Amino acid sequence: METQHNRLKLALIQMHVDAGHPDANFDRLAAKLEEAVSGPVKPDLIVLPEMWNTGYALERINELADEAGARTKALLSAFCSKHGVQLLAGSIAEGRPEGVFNTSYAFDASGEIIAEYSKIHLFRLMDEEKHLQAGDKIGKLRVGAADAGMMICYDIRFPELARKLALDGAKMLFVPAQWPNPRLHHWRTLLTARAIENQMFVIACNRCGVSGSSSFFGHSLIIDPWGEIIGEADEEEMILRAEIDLSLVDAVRAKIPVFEDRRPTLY
Ligand SMILES: O=C(O)CCC(=O)C(=O)O
Repeated sequence: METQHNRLKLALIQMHVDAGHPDANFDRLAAKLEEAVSGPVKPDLIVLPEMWNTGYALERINELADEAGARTKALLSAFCSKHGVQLLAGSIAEGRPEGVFNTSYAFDASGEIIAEYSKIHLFRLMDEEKHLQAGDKIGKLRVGAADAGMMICYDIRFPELARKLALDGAKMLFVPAQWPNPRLHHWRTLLTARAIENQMFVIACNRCGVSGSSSFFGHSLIIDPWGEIIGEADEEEMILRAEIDLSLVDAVRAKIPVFEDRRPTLY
């Protein structure tokens, strides 16, 4: 992925997801993607929410999942190369011979897939572990000259994972989510903590709307390495835009040298 001069213009697509209706979700996403690139400021990188193709229709996930991500890859690769835009494609229910995974892809501006990550912590409160397979690798990518990490939703409750990505060099953390009510306080607090403790940008795209008995509050967030919220969506469908300056990561790490002060031999 490419950026200029450490600056990156982001567009997060916070959208409703129709659980169990991939056709409707593909149509909705295609329209939102066009909207994201049609404004006065073209984004460098677009971010999508978690499981945007199927939602949490887990009882039927085997039949609904996108086999090998083929439909997703065709749509998003063509979109990225047509518009010269990078994409952190949220996540989808991805069918593989060994089962269905909750998988994120990153595309560069020519439409090539440059990274993949399948959610490693399955969320038992929503029965994910009964229907999905857990990934077994952490998610890393390059955005221009910077390293970045990928997480998905529940993963943010595991600070060890964010710390590992930061120690491996990540300056940004992408977090697609379907984080429901009533845990807005957890969402905002955990994301802010991951940003402050790791002195990195946290870019978190949640869905909104209602599916069955679950409602989703949106509140997609872009948080800087000092923990300041530089962009926050409301509860409705919207495209959250912000420009970030990655040199802030080095400035914050120099000001409070947490990584140099760690005592890993003691803990
Ligand atoms: O951890 C939470 O409270 C929400 C997690 C979640 O909804 C998910 O991982 O899909």
